[in-house]
Amino acid sequence: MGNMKCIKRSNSIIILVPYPAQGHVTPMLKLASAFLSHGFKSVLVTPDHIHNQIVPKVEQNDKILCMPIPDGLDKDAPRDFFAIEKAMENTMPGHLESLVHQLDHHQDGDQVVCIVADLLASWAIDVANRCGVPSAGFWPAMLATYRLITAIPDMVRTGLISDTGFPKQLGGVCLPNQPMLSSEDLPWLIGTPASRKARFKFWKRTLDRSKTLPWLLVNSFPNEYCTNGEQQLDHHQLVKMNTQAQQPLVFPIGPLSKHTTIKNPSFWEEDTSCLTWLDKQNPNSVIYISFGSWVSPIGEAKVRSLALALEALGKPFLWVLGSSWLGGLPNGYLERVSRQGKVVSWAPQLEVLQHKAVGFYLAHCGWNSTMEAIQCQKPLLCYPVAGDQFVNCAYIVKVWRIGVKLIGFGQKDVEEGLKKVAEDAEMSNRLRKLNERTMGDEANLRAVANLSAFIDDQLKILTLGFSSNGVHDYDL
Ligand SMILES: O=c1ccn([C@@H]2O[C@H](COP(=O)(O)OP(=O)(O)O[C@H]3O[C@H](CO)[C@@H](O)[C@H](O)[C@H]3O)[C@@H](O)[C@H]2O)c(=O)[nH]1
Repeated sequence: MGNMKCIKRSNSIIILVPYPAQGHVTPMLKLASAFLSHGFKSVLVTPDHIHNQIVPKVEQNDKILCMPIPDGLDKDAPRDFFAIEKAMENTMPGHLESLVHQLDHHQDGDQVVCIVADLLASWAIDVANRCGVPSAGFWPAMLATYRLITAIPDMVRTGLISDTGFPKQLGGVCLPNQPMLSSEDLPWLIGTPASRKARFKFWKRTLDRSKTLPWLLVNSFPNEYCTNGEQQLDHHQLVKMNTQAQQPLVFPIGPLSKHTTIKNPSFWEEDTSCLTWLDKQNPNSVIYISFGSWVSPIGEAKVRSLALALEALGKPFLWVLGSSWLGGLPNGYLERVSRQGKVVSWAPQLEVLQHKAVGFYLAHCGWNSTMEAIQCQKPLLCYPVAGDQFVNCAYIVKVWRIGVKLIGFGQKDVEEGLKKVAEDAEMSNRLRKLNERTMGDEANLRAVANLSAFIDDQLKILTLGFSSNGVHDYDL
């Protein structure tokens, strides 16, 4: 806005707009904290109901400014994907625009220099364009999933999917440097045909808007499609790949989950009694089960089946089950398993995964949970449910080989999964190596360098104007 030249970092405001869900707000907050440590002012914008939940946890120990905007939905109305989409397209843009004007030049010399928009909240890119503020995209998951979304036009052109996103051929989807996916695993194929069509439209709109972005910050690490050490593209090949690609320039700055300077801003109260319960269990004995925060209930029959399988196995388990899933438990179940297992509505997940008693993690393969499993070096039993989780699962099982996929929740299925993990003596080694490769000292330095490269490029654009799109030899 106005003349962007010669702005001091301490006067430069970066506005961050996450998609309003836990798995998006948490990494965005960590990114806000990283900008703060580079000398910028960070402002995190979320709808009122999320703002009220996270603000007491954030502002106590951080200088990140959290600002609420209304989403226009009734306080108790269900906030499903489509209700949120409507709010994001119709209500939130006007409020963000006012906020940008309010913050810009509010204090002496302050200027909004960038809006970082979660690509699932791509409406914020339009707001940035209207306000004349540069915008950067934020991709909260694997780069591989973003590449899958950007391959949509090619998939339509080659007849793999229809122009409304439905698979036209049975079998697999194979993209360069990606594991094979089933055509049913595409991220928009969720729910009824009408819902699939609407989600596909959502992704096409996201893609259209992201085409104008100069930069994309990705909450992942370089060389995703690599086992440990094999098939590593060297640095120069990667730089070439990135600079040959059209906009946006990709900066892998993750995984942000490892930034522990800022506590997870849980939307719900964490039940810490599970930690004392874990203290009483044998090392590596407990199965931890959680399906994240943003997955629709998998259905009562599946919950019941898993409940009975766990009971029959007789192994200790800790299960995060929200109220809308509890209905699937058989009558009297909680009393029956009270010595064997513990069920909580929300856990302090990172502390749970760090606990020595936890030996296995049965997960939906949400990206943050996947990274936390790698951070704590716990093997995964994968049960992907929706969206990017199938892509993540393919990497966990086929590329990194740090987990196995469960085909169902029968006793045999779970037993088989546990057996495969136990019999794979090398799995813990692979976990350790992947942990080092993605979160070790070298990886941390590279992530910091990549964020600095983005900042340098962004500042260059601020001082030279929008037309610049320089090529840099930064470390991917
Ligand atoms: O009892 C719990 C359960 C979860 N978590 C935390 O909640 C986050 C969950 O994130 P994630 O694993 O990414 O799952 P979702 O919240 O379901 O995330 C949505 O967003 C992710 C990022 O785009 C996608 O990868 C997922 O598929 C999508 O469901 C993690 O940080 C967990 O530590 C807790 O703190 N306590």
